[in-house]
Amino acid sequence: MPDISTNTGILSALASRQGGASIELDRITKLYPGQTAPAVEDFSMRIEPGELVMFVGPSGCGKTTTMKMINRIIEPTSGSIRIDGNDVLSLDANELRRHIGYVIQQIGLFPHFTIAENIGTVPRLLGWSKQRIKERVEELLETVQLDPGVFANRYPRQLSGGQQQRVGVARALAADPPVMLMDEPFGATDPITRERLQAEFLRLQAEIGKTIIFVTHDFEEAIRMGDRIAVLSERSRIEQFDTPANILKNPANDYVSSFIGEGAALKRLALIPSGDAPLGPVDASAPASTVASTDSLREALDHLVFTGAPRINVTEGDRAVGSLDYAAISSVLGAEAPRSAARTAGTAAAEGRP
Ligand SMILES: Nc1ncnc2c1ncn2[C@@H]1O[C@H](COP(=O)(O)OP(=O)(O)OP(=O)(O)O)[C@@H](O)[C@H]1O
Repeated sequence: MPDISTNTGILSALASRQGGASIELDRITKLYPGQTAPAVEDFSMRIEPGELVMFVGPSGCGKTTTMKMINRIIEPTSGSIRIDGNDVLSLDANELRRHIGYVIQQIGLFPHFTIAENIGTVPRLLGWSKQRIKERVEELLETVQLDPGVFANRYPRQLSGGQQQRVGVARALAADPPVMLMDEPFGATDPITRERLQAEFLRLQAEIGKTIIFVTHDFEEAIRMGDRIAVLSERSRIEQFDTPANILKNPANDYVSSFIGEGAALKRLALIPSGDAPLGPVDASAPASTVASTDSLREALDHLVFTGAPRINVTEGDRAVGSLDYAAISSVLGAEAPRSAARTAGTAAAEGRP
């Protein structure tokens, strides 16, 4: 029988936690009843406070099962899970879930609740006053860029898919949980809405610094969003757990390479700001179009290919601070891709383009 007074202490400590909490999964295994092989086997991982970790892997490899064991929607068969060092398996499961944000693809908004009531669900369960809930709902709607005056009293069916997804995120953040679990949260939206939601969420995460596990099928999404990516195979076996840049640069094995697919070098360029490359002097004859030092080298390369020019100037604010050519981009990557980029430049020159 769990000790309720201890639980309350741990949970209120979690509730008052600013930013994120550490998560430690230690040799967790899940064998579903009636199955001969476990869905997740001997899974161990430590996630630092404020990290956004992506789980990527094929359908059925155990991503969702692994994640749902953290908020105990699924109980592990063996192993231990600690949040900020506290063993979650000793806590009351319902209480625990109120302190872990959860966003899923099919959103799960309550259709007969208004948007405000949906977002206020957990604060109500936690016994917050009406006024505090109202203020929090308005703050969160603004955070996810929905005007409270327009949306608070609408019902879910009166919102677009992307707007509903934003409400899903707002609802998960309502009680300011230190940990968020996100299961393909943007999976059901069209590519443009999805990119917008990803960018908005990254901006938000830069402010709130939650510890997040984010499940996706989409390696591109994993690269764009993750501080670290866990590439998983059958039974949630960790094939590689590292930063996007390191995985792209040094895939651990063929399995990981197959996930990366074609164009690893281009994907790496998308992660590196132009200002990180060795800049040459500002070039007065370069095309008028420029890249900001915070724009990625992928964007700089696109400019070079598009304009056919050998160099592009890099700006900080209104001021040009240097220039980039193919060789500078190559030097950041190492040998392989830049040669083909240089070939593209050579082809452009041979065709008489500027
Ligand atoms: N309740 C259950 N009972 C028995 N087996 C289950 C149950 N839930 C999931 N499984 C099995 O466990 C394995 C892992 O499933 P899980 O949903 O964790 O995978 P996933 O990687 O999240 O897949 P997807 O990307 O398709 O959602 C699968 O083989 C699945 O069929």
